Amino acid sequence: MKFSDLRTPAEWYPEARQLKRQIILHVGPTNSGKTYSALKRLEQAKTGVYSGPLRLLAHEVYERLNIAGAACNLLTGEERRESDGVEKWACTVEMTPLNREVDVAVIDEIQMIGDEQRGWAWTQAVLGVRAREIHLCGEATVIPLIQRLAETTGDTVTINKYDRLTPLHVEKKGFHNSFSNIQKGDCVVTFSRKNIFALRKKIESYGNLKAAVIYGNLPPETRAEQAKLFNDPHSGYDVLVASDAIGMGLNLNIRRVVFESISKFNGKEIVPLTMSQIKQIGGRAGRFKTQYQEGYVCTLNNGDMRRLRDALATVNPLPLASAGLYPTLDQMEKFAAELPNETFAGLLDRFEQLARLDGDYFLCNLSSQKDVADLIQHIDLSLQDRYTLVAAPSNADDPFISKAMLKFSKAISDGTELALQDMVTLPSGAVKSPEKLRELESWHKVIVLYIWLR
Ligand SMILES: Nc1ncnc2c1ncn2[C@@H]1O[C@H](COP(=O)(O)OP(=O)(O)OP(=O)(O)O)[C@@H](O)[C@H]1O
Ligand SMILES: [Mg+2]
Repeated sequence: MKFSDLRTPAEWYPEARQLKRQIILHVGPTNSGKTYSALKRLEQAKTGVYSGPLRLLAHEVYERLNIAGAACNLLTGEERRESDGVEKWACTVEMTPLNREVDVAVIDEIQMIGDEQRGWAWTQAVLGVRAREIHLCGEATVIPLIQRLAETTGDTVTINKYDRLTPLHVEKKGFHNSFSNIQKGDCVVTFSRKNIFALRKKIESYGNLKAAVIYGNLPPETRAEQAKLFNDPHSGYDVLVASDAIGMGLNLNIRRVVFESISKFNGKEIVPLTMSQIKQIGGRAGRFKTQYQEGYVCTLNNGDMRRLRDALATVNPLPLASAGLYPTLDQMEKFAAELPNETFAGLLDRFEQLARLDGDYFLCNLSSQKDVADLIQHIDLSLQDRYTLVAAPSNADDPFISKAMLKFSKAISDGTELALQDMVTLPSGAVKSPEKLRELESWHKVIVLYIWLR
């Protein structure tokens, strides 16, 4: 089946291939000025795009450019703030505009191009953005891969290497399994969401330190609020309890990162953190130009200190081998024409079996898309609508979200209005139990899904 031949993704973006593009790689450890340097170019350019991994980062750049007088729009799956005549965009990577030519593009956290779930969005942005000058910021592990991709696109590659702007020290010993010597400026990192609130309670029981919390399921606005509280030296929130959601580019005034554990549940089993994850997260301590000009890292359990030391001492983790891919709508339509009786999930399955890739690419994990495809298979929808719904930010395992997804899909099938009010019943009064909090987080995701689909 020729359609699953994914060996030439560079050719999927013919307009970008018309341009002579220059790729500038800004690589180095966390907190080394990579994004800062790339943004300087974006500020000076007349037109441009910043693509980041998190809505929060897109927001941060949107605000930063507007404050610096470089008017900028905001484009995320959930939010569009565009003004006439403004030709700069801060967006989440999935939303990178490929339909317009710009002078400068900045694609941040480029090492995410190898992410099992989302890598395809970075690949799409790198291959498809129509900019003559493209700044990629992230880990040095991407250099060989980007050089190989540039050979297929005909682009030139320049490499700028950066060093950490502030020293990062590994403490002599761990916390001996207790929070008695927790201090102002500490960030305790845990990988189990239910631990977050238990840890906060434990830390606050040691006296007068109050803790802010940041984790992935928290709405970005609440995350930004908690980050502001923690960063404000006069707020009384002296400690932060966070998940690995802090591992990417956020500017937090952390003096010391304390790893509650250095392994995490990957959806199937408990696995040790990779060297790169430990460096990304540990590297959040001691931010240039904040009140902590030196960063410290340690672990709650002394037994983990050895692995922490080894990780931070690793100079060159393994180079990234390949970039993630996801079939385009056009490819799915050709596939469907060849297999008219196949379900959408079945098409994705066949795609995975038949996809022929060369060594520089891999097919991203399509399981969550397949779950949503199965959930809505019985609803009469066009392939294009199915493709959009399956790509929407949702997760079929959450009962609130799957109920909403079915309702929204039915409305799209009937051509009626997407209605939200009769679906979301927000819990009244203070949220006291973890179940109620989870319910509130799910309703937030239903609202995000509604905004994304509108
Ligand atoms: N030359 C500079 N002048 C002033 N501030 C700077 C400079 N370089 C970096 N900074 C500031 O230092 C902090 C870290 O810089 P930046 O965010 O660019 O690092 P990074 O390498 O992208 O880090 P990360 O890997 O965490 O994303 C930021 O607050 C940034 O504004
Ligand atoms: Mg950065």
